[in-house]
Amino acid sequence: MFILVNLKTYPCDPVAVAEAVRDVDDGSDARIAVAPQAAHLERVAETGAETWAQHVDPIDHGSNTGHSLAEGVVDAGAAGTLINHSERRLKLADADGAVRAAERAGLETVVCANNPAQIGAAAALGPDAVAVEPPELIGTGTPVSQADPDVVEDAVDAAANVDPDVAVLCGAGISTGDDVVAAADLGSGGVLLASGVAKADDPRAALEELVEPL
Ligand SMILES: O=C(CO)COP(=O)(O)O
Repeated sequence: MFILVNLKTYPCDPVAVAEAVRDVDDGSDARIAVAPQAAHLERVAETGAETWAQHVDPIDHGSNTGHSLAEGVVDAGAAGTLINHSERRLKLADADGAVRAAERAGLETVVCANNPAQIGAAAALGPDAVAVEPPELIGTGTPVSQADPDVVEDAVDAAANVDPDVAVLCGAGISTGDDVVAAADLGSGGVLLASGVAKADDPRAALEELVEPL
């Protein structure tokens, strides 16, 4: 299972979380990566943890003030990027452009979608993976795998209908090892989560608990 920990803009210590991600990844069969704020990418990548950007823009080198260039996040140490997170939504054409920019720079891509209907469109952009995250469950602590298992199964089917090689992650409310196992049982190849680790009193313990049943 791929566990991608999105730190959003939570006021956690990104380096401490990244060191925990690195160590727990080393000691488990799961693949764990961390997506800090853009300003923290370099310090996080220096820990040796697999580091992802939260977003890249559909741009190339040039006159693009305030944008995030795919090559720039690679220079900072990122190996992959989220695209079209529910908190950083893009028009379809811009999501497409962001996937192309990420590919150009050699970044792995996860395109996010709110529901299974959007997953088909996300998969059609040709990313490495898609992630279904119902916005109403994000940050609630109620796991999508429990609250709405059909969302995960339908997303897996929708992606497979477009491209069986596109992996499907799920997210929203995931915080325990049981949630990760439930996601896997529904056909998900990984989970995307944030508050369960970033807001935990002890992020390292939260990560250890997540991978414990795997
Ligand atoms: O948006 C998410 C991950 O990108 C999910 O957030 P929570 O894990 O806090 O529900």
